[in-house]
Amino acid sequence: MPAVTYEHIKTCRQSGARLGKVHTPHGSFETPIFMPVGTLATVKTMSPDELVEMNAQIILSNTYHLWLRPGEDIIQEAGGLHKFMNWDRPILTDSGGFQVFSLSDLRNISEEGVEFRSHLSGEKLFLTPEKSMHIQNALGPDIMMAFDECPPYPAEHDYMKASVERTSRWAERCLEAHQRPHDQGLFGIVQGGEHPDLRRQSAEDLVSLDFPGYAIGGLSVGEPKDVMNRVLEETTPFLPDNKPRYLMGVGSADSLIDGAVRGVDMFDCVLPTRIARNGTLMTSSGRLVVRNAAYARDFRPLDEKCSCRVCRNYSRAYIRHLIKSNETLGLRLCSYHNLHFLLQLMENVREAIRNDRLLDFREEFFEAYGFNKP
Ligand SMILES: Nc1nc2c(CCc3ccccc3)c3nc[nH]c3cc2c(=O)[nH]1
Ligand SMILES: [Zn+2]
Repeated sequence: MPAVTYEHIKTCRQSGARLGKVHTPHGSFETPIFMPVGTLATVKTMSPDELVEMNAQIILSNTYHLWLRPGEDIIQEAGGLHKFMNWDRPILTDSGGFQVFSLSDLRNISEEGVEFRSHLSGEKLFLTPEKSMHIQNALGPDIMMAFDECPPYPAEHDYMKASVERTSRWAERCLEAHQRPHDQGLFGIVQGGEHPDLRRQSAEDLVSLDFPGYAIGGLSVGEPKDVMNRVLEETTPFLPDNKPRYLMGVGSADSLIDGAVRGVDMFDCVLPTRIARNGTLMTSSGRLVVRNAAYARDFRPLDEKCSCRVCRNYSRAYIRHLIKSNETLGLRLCSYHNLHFLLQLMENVREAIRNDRLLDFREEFFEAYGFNKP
């Protein structure tokens, strides 16, 4: 029995969206789903109890960061990431390649792997497909990602073709080096930038290796939203219907809906906790910057349509005061609400798929939130 399996429940008659379930050793989660990011083995300012309370069903963490600090050996001695951070639901970890490119300077990429300087100590390090697998096997997440190169956007066709072919060879090396296939599902990551022929080649290479799930990488790296949507339309047809599809690093509310419409099942992004840190909130009528003076005497909840614990108990005026005073509770309340907002959005997306009306829901949500329609 593979460690990770996908159960397709239905496809929305109004769009290409799928309703499904992913089964893992630490439990199942419904799809389409938003996965909170916990880079350093914590979803910033949230406790596991609060994540359970808002119905977070799976969280993400980062191989690159945990390798550098505290080190995968310490986490392995703790009994793995679940025990270390007291989270007993599914965990997914990224493979580290992307973080090397986004966090450290001095990096040399070769067939063997990537040489770079630690963004913490400055020491020279070397990350390879085998090393990434070793670290992820030690951390023990339910879903691991293959070691890939996410080229900068935009990238010339020639560079991208060579990069895709290397990423496919790295994916094969990851499968070879994977020590725990019975309890950790390894996902391949499709690359290819905005070149349809390369997206198809990357997808076909990876599908021939028969991974339990596939991520669509190389997006949410600065490309316009219409480019992302076109790349999704040019990639998903080459992925199997009976495996989960994970769009990495996405995203904002409109991108989550547009990704689901195009058959994506799993999403992640750091946005909810990142913008919460400066008091920016996602609400059903658009973004709200609670530190604005306009809210000094506004005793309404952040979002009158939100059922979360923060909106049921605190006012804009109070949260503005906390943020202005740099009080930690301010960060916590804003993070809680933003995470709940995206988790609730995906519950509403799943409900719309159940009722075959995701495009209607998209229309209503975009109208209320103030997104442009096309
Ligand atoms: N391995 C990989 N990761 C990506 C991430 C990080 C997602 C992530 C996973 C787990 C924890 C944190 C972040 C991207 N974020 C935005 N765009 C992204 C593209 C890629 C990509 O092409 N490959
Ligand atoms: Zn709320």
